[in-house]
Amino acid sequence: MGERSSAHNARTLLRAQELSKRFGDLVAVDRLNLSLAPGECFGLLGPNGAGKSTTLEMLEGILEPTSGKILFKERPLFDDYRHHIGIQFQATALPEHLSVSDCLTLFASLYRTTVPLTELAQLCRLESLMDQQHQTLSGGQRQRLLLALALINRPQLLFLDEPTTGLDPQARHNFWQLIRDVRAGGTTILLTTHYMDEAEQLCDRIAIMDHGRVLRQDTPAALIAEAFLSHIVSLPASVELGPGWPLPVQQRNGLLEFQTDDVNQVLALLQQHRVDVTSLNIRRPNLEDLFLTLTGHQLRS
Ligand SMILES: Nc1ncnc2c1ncn2[C@@H]1O[C@H](COP(=O)(O)OP(=O)(O)OP(=O)(O)O)[C@@H](O)[C@H]1O
Repeated sequence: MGERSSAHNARTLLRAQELSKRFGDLVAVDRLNLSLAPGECFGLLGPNGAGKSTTLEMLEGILEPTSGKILFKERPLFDDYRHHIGIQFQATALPEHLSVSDCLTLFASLYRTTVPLTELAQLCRLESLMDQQHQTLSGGQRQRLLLALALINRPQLLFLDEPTTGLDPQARHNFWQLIRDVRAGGTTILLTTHYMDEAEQLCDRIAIMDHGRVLRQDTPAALIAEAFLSHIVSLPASVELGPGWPLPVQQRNGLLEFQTDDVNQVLALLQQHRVDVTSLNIRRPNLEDLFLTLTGHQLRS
């Protein structure tokens, strides 16, 4: 995806300032600041309980913040806000015995501006399912229907809460393509996810949350470049480096890892020290590495 530094985001569609939410003694969201530029796809990443859904619900105007401000186009949220946004919930209770087409018609009746159903059906690949009862849809088909319902009022800003959780790999990839199509149409997207590959595939910028706080926010590439050297060379932890090994080594997941900007130097040193390189691996650091470094644990617990 295109890389846009936050410095370029002069125009802001949605802004959260020092946003907090307490439930009794628990601080679920702690002085969160973020801003969404028009047209970008922004991802909130974090482990279970990090505060992603609470943040999303406040930004959707569903949950009252304990303190802080939310501005849409630099104005506090107004009564009309729901007409400008679309929300895809993890689960939406739809009345029983409605066809896909009935569901779309029902939701369309709630808004003053709506996308023609044929356009929506085409965008969300629902054309062949319009007469099917919604209870009989597969997981992937159901997600496409929920997305279509969220898009029915042609929102400027779309909220997706863990949109691909529970989908099989093929359905996830299809859904990612759909989200790219929606974004290409100019819709700004804010999504939460547990999946690093989803964030890397879809998001222009991300915020990594833990314990209600944003630890970092920027483009995935900038965050990775800030935290790591360009490559990670790894060997099984069982390999002997011998005395006098000169480079810093990290051990995790059964591997010895060396961060380096100079892979050739590491390879030469390994040869010099007569290290067995049969199972050597060279890769670029990714969001999973970043997450582990920032939070001390892996995203999927
Ligand atoms: N209505 C509520 N009442 C009390 N505590 C709540 C409420 N909603 C959320 N919490 C707590 O706030 C914290 C943040 O929860 P939240 O659902 O926002 O996290 P999350 O990052 O979305 O997690 P997950 O990935 O599991 O959905 C958690 O400790 C949760 O138990």
